[in-house]
Amino acid sequence: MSFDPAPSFDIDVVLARGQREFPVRVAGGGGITALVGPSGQGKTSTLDAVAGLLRPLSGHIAVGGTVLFDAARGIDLPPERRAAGYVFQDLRLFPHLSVADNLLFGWRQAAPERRTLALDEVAGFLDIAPLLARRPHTLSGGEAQRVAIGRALLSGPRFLLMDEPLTALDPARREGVIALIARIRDAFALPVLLVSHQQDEVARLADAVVGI
Ligand SMILES: Nc1ncnc2c1ncn2[C@@H]1O[C@H](COP(=O)(O)OP(=O)(O)OP(=O)(O)O)[C@@H](O)[C@H]1O
Repeated sequence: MSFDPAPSFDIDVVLARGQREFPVRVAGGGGITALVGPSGQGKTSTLDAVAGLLRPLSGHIAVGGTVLFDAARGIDLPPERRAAGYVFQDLRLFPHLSVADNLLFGWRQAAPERRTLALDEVAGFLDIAPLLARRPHTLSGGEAQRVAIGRALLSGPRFLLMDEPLTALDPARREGVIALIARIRDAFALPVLLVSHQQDEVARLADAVVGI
C-alpha cells in the first residue's frame, strides 16, 4: 500500500460536551484508523476536535506528525490551517448549489498549493460525472455520499474524517463504499479517521481499530 507508515493520528484529549467529559486516546498507524464504540460516547465529538470545531479541555492532537492542538504548549490551529476533509454523518451538502458547485466549494477556498486535484479527476474517480448539473435533493443516498466525499477530497485535505460512512447504506452499497474508501487511501495516500458504532463493519477496512 502506498500510504505513509508513520503514525497518522495521535490523539490524547479530554473533551467536554454539555455536562459530560470524555477522555479519548487514539494512536493510529498509517492508512485507515477506525474509532468504534456505542452511541453517545464521543466519537463525533472526537472528529470535531480533530477538525478544530470543538476545543478539548486538555491534551494534544497531532496528525502525521503535525501538532494541531496542544493545551500545554498553547497550540490550537484554526480549522483552515488543519485542512481536514470532513465527511459529516448527515453529509451537509448545500441544497441550493449544483453538485459541481458543492464539489468546488472547498476547492475555491483552499490555498492554491493545496488544490492538488481537479474536479474532472475526482468526479471520474467517484463515478459522479453525470451528476454535476443536478441538485442534492435529486440524488440517491449513495450518490449524495459520493458527492460529499468528493467535496472533501477537492478541499485539498491533509487527512480525511468520515463520520459513520457505512451506517445509512444497504449491504450492497456498503461493500461499494468500503472498496471506495480503501481506494481513496491507496490513491491519495491520505490518513483516514472514520467512526463507526459497529466493529464488524470496519474490521476488514481499517488498518487500526480503536475502541472508545
Ligand atoms: N452540542 C452539544 N451540546 C451538548 N451535548 C452534546 C452536544 N453534542 C453532543 N452532545 C452530547 O455529547 C455526547 C457525545 O456525542 P457524540 O455525538 O460525540 O457521540 P457519538 O459517539 O458520535 O454518538 P453517535 O454514535 O450516536 O453519533 C452525547 O451524549 C451527546 O448527546
